[in-house]
Amino acid sequence: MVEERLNLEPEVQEIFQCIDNKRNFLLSGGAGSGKTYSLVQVIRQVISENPTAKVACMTYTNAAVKEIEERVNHKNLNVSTIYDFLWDNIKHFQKELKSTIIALANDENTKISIDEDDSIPANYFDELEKGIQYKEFLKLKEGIISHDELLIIANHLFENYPKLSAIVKDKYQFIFIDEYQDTNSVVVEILLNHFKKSEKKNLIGFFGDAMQSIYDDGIGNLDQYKGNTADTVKELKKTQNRRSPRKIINLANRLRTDDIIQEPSTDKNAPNMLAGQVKEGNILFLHSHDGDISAVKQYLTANHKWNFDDSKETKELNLTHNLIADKAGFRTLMDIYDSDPVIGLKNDVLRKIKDNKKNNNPEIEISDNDSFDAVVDKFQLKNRQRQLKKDILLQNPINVELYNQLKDKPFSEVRKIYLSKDALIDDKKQDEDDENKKGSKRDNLIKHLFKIQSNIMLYQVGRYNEFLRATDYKDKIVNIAAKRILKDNIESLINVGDKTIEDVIYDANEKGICLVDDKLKDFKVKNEYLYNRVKEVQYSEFQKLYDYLEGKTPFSTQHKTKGTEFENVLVILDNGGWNKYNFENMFLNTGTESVLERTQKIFYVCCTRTKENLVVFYYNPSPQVIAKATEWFGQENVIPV
Ligand SMILES: Nc1ncnc2c1ncn2[C@@H]1O[C@H](COP(=O)(O)OP(=O)(O)OP(=O)(O)O)[C@@H](O)[C@H]1O
Repeated sequence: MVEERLNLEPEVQEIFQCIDNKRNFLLSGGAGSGKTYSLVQVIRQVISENPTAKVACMTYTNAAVKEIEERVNHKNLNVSTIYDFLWDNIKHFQKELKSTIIALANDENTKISIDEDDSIPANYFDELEKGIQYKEFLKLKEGIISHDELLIIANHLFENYPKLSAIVKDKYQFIFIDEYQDTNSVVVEILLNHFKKSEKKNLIGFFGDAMQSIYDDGIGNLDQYKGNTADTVKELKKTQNRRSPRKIINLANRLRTDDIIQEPSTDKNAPNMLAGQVKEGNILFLHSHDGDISAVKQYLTANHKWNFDDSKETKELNLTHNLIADKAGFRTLMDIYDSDPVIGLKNDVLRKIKDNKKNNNPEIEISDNDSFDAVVDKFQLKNRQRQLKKDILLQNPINVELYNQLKDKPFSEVRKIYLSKDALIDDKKQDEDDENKKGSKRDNLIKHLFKIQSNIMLYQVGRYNEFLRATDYKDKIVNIAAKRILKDNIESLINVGDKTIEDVIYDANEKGICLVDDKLKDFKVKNEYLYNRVKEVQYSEFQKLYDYLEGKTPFSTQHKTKGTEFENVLVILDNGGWNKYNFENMFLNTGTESVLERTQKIFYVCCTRTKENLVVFYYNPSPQVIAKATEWFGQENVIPV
C-alpha cells in the first residue's frame, strides 16, 4: 500500500482500495460524520499519487466549495457546480448541440420547445453569432438555454454521442460528487450509464447522505446503482460523528429512517470532544400558544446565555425566506418580487388561456391592439366567492396605482412581465470574472445594489485595498487630493438615512463610487414596472436584505443551512398549512408518505447542524406531539414558554 495512505481515515483507506480496483464508490454517512472532510482527504491523496491526473469535484453548498477550495488549491483540481461542469464539457460541440436542441424541440414528448408555428428546420440556429449559450434565463429562439434545458440536452448528447463520454473521461480521470443525494437523476444517468458507452476508464466517487436529500429534483439515493459486482457502485459507510455532542447524536439516530446509527468518534481531537470525552450538549423542546418567537429568544438569552447578535455561531432556522422577510426587515422587497397583485392577476389570465387550450374550451379572442385592461375585462375572472378578481384587486388604493401603470399597455407586452423571488434572494454568488459560469439568478438591478453595498461595506470595515479594487473610482486616484475626495464621497454615500434605492443609485453614480452601467440602463428599459416599484423602497431595507444574504443575520432557511454547523441552533417548526411539509405528522409518524419523508429529512438536517445547543420551537403542539417530544427530548427538556 502507498505509505501515506496509512495516515488516512479507515474509510478513506477503503476508498483507495476501490480506486485500486477501478470501482466507482459511494461514501455514505450521517450528518457530521466528516464526509466533506474525507472528500478533501481523497482529493489530496489522489493528486499526490497521480500528479498528472485531472480531478473534477462537483458540489452545491457555498460552505463546501469554500472548504474544498481553501484546503486543496491545485491546478489539476476543478471545483464547480454540476451545471457548470456539464456545460464546460458540451459547449464546444456546437454542431451536436444545435441538432440535439432542434430534434428535442420537434419531439412533442420532451419539455424543450421553441415557440414557432411550424416544425423547426435543421438550419434554424445556423446564423447565431455566439452559438448556443447557457445563461440564467431561457430564450431558446436565440439559442440560450438555462438550468432545466441544460440537463435534458446534456443527457441526450451523452446518450447519443459516445465520443463525448470518451473525451470527458480522458480529461478527468477522477470525478467526485459531493452531496450526491440532491443531484438530479439525469446527472447520475450520464455518469453511470452513458459513460459506459465509451471503453475509456475513469473513476467516479459519490459522497453524501440519503437522509439529507431535501430537494425534490434530487436522486435521493443510489440504491439502483449500488452492488457488489465490478460494474456497480460500492458503498462504504461512515458511522462516527465528529460534530455533535452526545444528546444531539442520540436524537438524530431516532430521526433517521435508515439503518445508519451514529456513534461519537473515537478521535480525541474531534470538534465534539472535550478532554477526551464526547460533549453532552443540550437539547430543548420549547412550545407556546401564541407563537411569539421573540419571547423564545428572550428566554434563551436570559436563561441560556444565547447571543443572537453572534450570527456566526447562533442561527434561527425558518422554513421559508418569506417567514424571515419580516424578521430580517426586507418585507417590501419580498412582496414586490413574490406577490405583486397585478402581475398575479396577469398570471391568472395566462393560466386561464392555457387551460382553455388544454380543455378545448372556446378560445377568447385577443387582438394585437388589446390593452391589458381590455383582456382582463374579456376574461372576467372570479375568485371562489364568485367575486370579480379585478374588483377585489382595485378595492385597495395602492393596487389601483399599480394597475393604472399597466392597464393601458398592450397585453402582448404585459404578459411578458415575469417576477420571481429568485431574482431577489438567490444567494449564489456571481463570479463577475468568469463569463462562462452561470452564476446567481439575481437580476441586474439587485446585482447593481449589491455592488454599491459591497463598496460601502468594504470601506466601513476598513478593507480599503478591496474597496479600491471594487469601486468604479479606482482609475482616478492619482494624488492625495483625489484620495480625499473619494473619502468624502464614500462617507456621504454611507449615510443613507431614509434615502430611496433610486436616490442611492444616483448618488453612487454621481460620486463615481459605482457607475450606472449598460446592464442597469437596459434593465430599467426592459423592466420598467419592476424598476419603478423597487426604486421607491428605502435603501436601508436593501441593506437588511444584503446582510441576510451575506449570512450576517441570525436567520437562515432550513434548506440553505445544509452543510453548515453552528454552536446554537434554534429550529422553528411552523405548521402553517404547507402542502409539502407537516411537522405534526412527523412527530406522530403519520400522513402522506412523501410529505412525511420530506419533513423527516428537513428536520434531520436542521437538528444535526448543532455543535453545542439545539432548541426546537413548536407553536401550539397537540398533546400527542408533546408526548412524542417528551420521548425524544426527555421530560425535563420539554418546556412551555
Ligand atoms: N478526520 C477528521 N479530523 C478532524 N476533524 C474532522 C475530521 N472529519 C471531520 N472533522 C470535522 O467534523 C465536523 C463535521 O465534518 P463534515 O462537515 O465534513 O461532516 P459531513 O459529514 O460533511 O456533515 P453534513 O452531512 O452535515 O454536511 C467538521 O467540523 C469537520 O471539520
